[in-house]
Amino acid sequence: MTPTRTALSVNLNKVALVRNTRHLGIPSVTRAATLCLQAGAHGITVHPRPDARHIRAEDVRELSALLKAWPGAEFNIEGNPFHNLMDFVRELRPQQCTFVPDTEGQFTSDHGWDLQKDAQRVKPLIAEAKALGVRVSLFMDAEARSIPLAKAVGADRVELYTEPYAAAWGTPQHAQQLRRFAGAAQAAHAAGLGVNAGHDLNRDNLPDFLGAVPGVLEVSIGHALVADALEMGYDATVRAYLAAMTRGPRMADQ
Ligand SMILES: CC(=O)[C@@H](O)[C@H](O)COP(=O)(O)O
Ligand SMILES: NCC(=O)COP(=O)(O)O
Repeated sequence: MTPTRTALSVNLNKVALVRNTRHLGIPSVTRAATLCLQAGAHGITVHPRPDARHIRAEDVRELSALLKAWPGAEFNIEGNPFHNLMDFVRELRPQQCTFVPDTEGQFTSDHGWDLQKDAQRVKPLIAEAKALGVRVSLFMDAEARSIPLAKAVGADRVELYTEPYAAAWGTPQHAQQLRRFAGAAQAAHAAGLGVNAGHDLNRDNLPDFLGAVPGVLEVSIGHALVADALEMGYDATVRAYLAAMTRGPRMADQ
């Protein structure tokens, strides 16, 4: 298989989280986006939760304007389409939206869609987003047999929920998790779906993941990347992640 060039979309939720603890507007989410894009990031992701604990509606609008003026950059808005996501999709028409089945007030995303249950509910919303010219990705657990359902409901891509891999990285379960994610990606490709991945990815666990899981088109990374940026700055951090994404696997053969 020809190696895939994986895009890095930086999730800026945690920049907004710090900003929201004062009324001073710092750190600036749009400034962070600018610095990440200048360093070579391919896009920006946000997950505006209904409780606005971090990204607020105004952030989404400002980032949309910034990204529309940035040649080639991709804006990915994540959220639950039965809560607030579709309002942003209709108003701003980002390049991509990612449907995530979170409850309101959820601590963080921790599972993918159960399409046996939700297929009929998500189908018209996927069709609506696609009619607006917005690519639709569905946040999914890495279960190979569930993945083809994402194609059946009309999605363009799946985003594999990588926390179980991240938690297993460097443990005896590492290789088994890599096989599981590789199988899910293969099932997606066989169904005609593109593959994204995200949640708890970091500089250490990325090379093995991208070395073992075929054809990942995009990773969205926020928490660990912003934590690294507190120490190294955005420019060095984004460059380090881009380098990690092209480094060969270190543990995939174990
Ligand atoms: C879908 C996903 O994995 C991310 O959106 C993640 O949930 C980030 O959200 P928080 O930054 O609110 O944890
Ligand atoms: N879709 C995953 C994402 O945007 C970032 O997740 P995390 O790196 O903050 O865990």
